[in-house]
Amino acid sequence: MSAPALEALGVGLRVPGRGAPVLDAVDLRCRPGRVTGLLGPNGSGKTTLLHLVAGLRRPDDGLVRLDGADVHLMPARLRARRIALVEQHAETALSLTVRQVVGLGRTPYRSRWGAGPLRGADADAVEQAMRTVRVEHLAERGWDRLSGGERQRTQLARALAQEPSLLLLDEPTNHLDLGHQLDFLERVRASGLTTVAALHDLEMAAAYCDDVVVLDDGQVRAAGPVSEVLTPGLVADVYGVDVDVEDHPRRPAPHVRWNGVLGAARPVGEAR
Ligand SMILES: Nc1ncnc2c1ncn2[C@@H]1O[C@H](COP(=O)(O)OP(=O)(O)OP(=O)(O)O)[C@@H](O)[C@H]1O
Repeated sequence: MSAPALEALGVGLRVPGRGAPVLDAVDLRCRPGRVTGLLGPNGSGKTTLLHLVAGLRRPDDGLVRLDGADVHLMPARLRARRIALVEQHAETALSLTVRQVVGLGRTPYRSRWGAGPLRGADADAVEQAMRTVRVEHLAERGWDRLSGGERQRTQLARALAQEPSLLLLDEPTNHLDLGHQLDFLERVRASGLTTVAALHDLEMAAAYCDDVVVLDDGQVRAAGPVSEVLTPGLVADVYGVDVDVEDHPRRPAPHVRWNGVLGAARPVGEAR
């Protein structure tokens, strides 16, 4: 296996008043240019791990390396160029237009005194990112007049305009309709960036991720290629859901078909 672009080694985080650690000896290895899905039930630690990897929080134990460099020792400006994070509930100043929001991705490249319109390579990167995510028709639209899905795509454009080497996505498709979910994840794959995406939809993860890491109660329960990790036994243990995992008839990916919650009084869909 090629050297990982991103690795977290033995990462732990505790918060006051919470008995168990939020993250406990978590290891993460992400191959360059590949999409790694971060899976796990609500509260399992996905967002916290993304924040640690992004350098927003420091772990109590362990370290995070991007291309061999400790993320928490990098100068903030360099880290801001190299790592883009699209948050679950991304917000920004309501008065900004889509073009201005996408332009925020260029902030780490501008001089400290560089206010005013973007020019040259900065402006080109913004226009390119808007085209890639297909929000260029919204360029002059105010952020406060966007739908949830348009906001999510605008935030992806901001992240791409940043020209990062690592893309971190926290439940990136939760506001998107099915067509835009598929389109969004296709574009992420096409970007060729090393990506870590926290996802809830196992079918989407099976279709678009090369590898997955499954968190449960702050610990890694399984990690590796999708076809090896996403088994009925693992899904039953971690999510308490009965699933069948089969070869997809038309796509080169596993197909995850859920049957119901384990131990439920009656199978989903059965007559009352
Ligand atoms: N600052 C904090 N203080 C107390 N508890 C915290 C803090 N930050 C995170 N937690 C707890 O840590 C756990 C992991 O939270 P996190 O948001 O990382 O989970 P998640 O897997 O992203 O969840 P979800 O799928 O619901 O978004 C939760 O139980 C959360 O309440």
